[in-house]
Amino acid sequence: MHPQVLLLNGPNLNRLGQREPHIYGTTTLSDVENRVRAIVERHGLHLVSKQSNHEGDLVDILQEEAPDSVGAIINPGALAHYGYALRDAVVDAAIPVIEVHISNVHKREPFRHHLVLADVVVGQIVGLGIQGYLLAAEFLCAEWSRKSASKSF
Ligand SMILES: O=C1C[C@@](O)(C(=O)O)C[C@@H](O)[C@@H]1O
Repeated sequence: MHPQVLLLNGPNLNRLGQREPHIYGTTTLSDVENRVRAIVERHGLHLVSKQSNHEGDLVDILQEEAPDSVGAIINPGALAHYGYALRDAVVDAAIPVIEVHISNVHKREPFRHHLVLADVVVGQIVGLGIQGYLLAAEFLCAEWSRKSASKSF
């Protein structure tokens, strides 16, 4: 089995494409998954993609999948603003995590400005629409190639 990248989407992201399209666009979650999969497979990696509306499920998935993952792309949905159990799971996972938000949360309601994963992720991509997921995938794959090349010397 090829090494894997984990794509994790939190509450309400199963509704992408239908949900508030003026904010989140019309691309569905399965389109996003297919586009991210194409990127990671081009780099010889495998994609595991999961979505849940429940914080505990996201914690379970991280605990289960992190040991086999070279990195994770996480859009925590609203859990980004208060999900401390998810934050603890990200720390415990000890893999590079990129946090993605489709919308620019800093231009929206004040409760969206606070991001509890901010200091435990490698970086965040906000406000670039679904391209954020693709850029995060490119970054994780490039880092993985760089690290594997330096290990083979
Ligand atoms: O569910 C979401 C989606 C979101 O994470 C985004 O991708 O822009 C931003 C969150 O504030 C919101 O609760």
